[in-house]
Amino acid sequence: MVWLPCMGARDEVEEHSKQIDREIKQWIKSYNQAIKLLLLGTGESGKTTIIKQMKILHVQGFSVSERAEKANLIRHNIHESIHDIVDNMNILNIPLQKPKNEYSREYILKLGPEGPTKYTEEYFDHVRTLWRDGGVRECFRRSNEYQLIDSAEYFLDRIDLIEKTDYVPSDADILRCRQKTTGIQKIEFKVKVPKSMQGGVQEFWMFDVGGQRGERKKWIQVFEGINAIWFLVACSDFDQTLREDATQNRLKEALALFEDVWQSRFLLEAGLILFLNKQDLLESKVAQGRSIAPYFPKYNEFEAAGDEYTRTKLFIRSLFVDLITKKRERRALDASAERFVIAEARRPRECYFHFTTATDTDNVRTVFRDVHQIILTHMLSNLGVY
Ligand SMILES: Nc1nc2c(ncn2[C@@H]2O[C@H](COP(=O)(O)OP(=O)(O)OP(=O)(O)O)[C@@H](O)[C@H]2O)c(=O)[nH]1
Ligand SMILES: [Mg+2]
Repeated sequence: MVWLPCMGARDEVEEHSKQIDREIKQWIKSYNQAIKLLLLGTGESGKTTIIKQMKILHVQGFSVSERAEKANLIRHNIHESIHDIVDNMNILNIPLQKPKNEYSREYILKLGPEGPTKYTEEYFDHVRTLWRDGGVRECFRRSNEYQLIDSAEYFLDRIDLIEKTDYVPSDADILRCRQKTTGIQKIEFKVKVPKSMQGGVQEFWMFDVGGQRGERKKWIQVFEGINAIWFLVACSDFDQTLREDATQNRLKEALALFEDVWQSRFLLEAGLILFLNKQDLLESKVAQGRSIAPYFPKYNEFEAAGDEYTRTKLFIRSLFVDLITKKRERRALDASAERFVIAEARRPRECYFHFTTATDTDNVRTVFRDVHQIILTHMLSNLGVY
């Protein structure tokens, strides 16, 4: 409150009300000015990982209590990983390399998917024994045939560190930690605008939603006023099926969902940026000799220069390009498949593509800079995103 000398009570009231008016105007201005971004994509495509990167890059990172909370989650990720691997050995008919490790396998399976209430030294000894077993590794190599979190190997390779009672997760560990999103979350942050683009500070609101089928009906709640959508695709998923439906290929689900978003009448005004994510995992999968061709036979006719990984990533991009260049079709609302109502676009739209690794902070920093530039250009030239 500003102190004003020689003022009567009435003047003071008037000045106070003007002050409130000014504050409201300022608030409305900043409300309107915030760029609203919405992260979309199927389950495990990397949306929450992008939110974590924004926290690292543009907010103050993770507090001591947040890190302690993540340490528990990471221990649970270790349990989920080893439990799901050894549980699937029977189904895939893979024996343990050392029969004496059966005791450890039973110890883990008895704990169920939830895991122990307390993570003891004895618990970690059993996990370590199993992770060294050749049969367990063989079952891990075939993890595209069942459901296993992407960070299983990363955490199981770090048991010695994670089992310590004073373990504090690093940013890299937190980025790898997996927790399914339910509901809608929002992060607010400010970013400096380059002098060449007006200068000053730009406020962002970024919304994160759950990507599994059951979560998608909630998405519509946040469609209003969105300036740009970041649609994430886990490219390494080409040989995996959905956690919520083992009959559906994950990449095919991502393509169908992208098409729905691209054609949604609620999102016609929003800019669309496609993040072809998990490039690190795609590269290592292809290097292990795994090909996309059995799942997408069109790959055999795809012509592009470069090594197998480059050709695979360009092929995946071409699948999405085909969807946006294909003629718009009017389709009926199919409630069971959680599809959106389709409508004609009022004007030509553009879609930008980026190859990303969401767990790599340097990569996300660069991509964010490019994307910010695109959004600002759109705002300045009034071409739609804003
Ligand atoms: N190696 C690697 N792992 C990634 C990448 N992006 C995400 N992950 C991991 O994949 C897992 C799933 O990522 P999330 O960010 O939780 O996925 P999401 O899209 O939020 O999933 P839902 O909340 O179920 O919709 C996490 O363990 C991440 O660490 C990537 O580019 N490379
Ligand atoms: Mg999430």
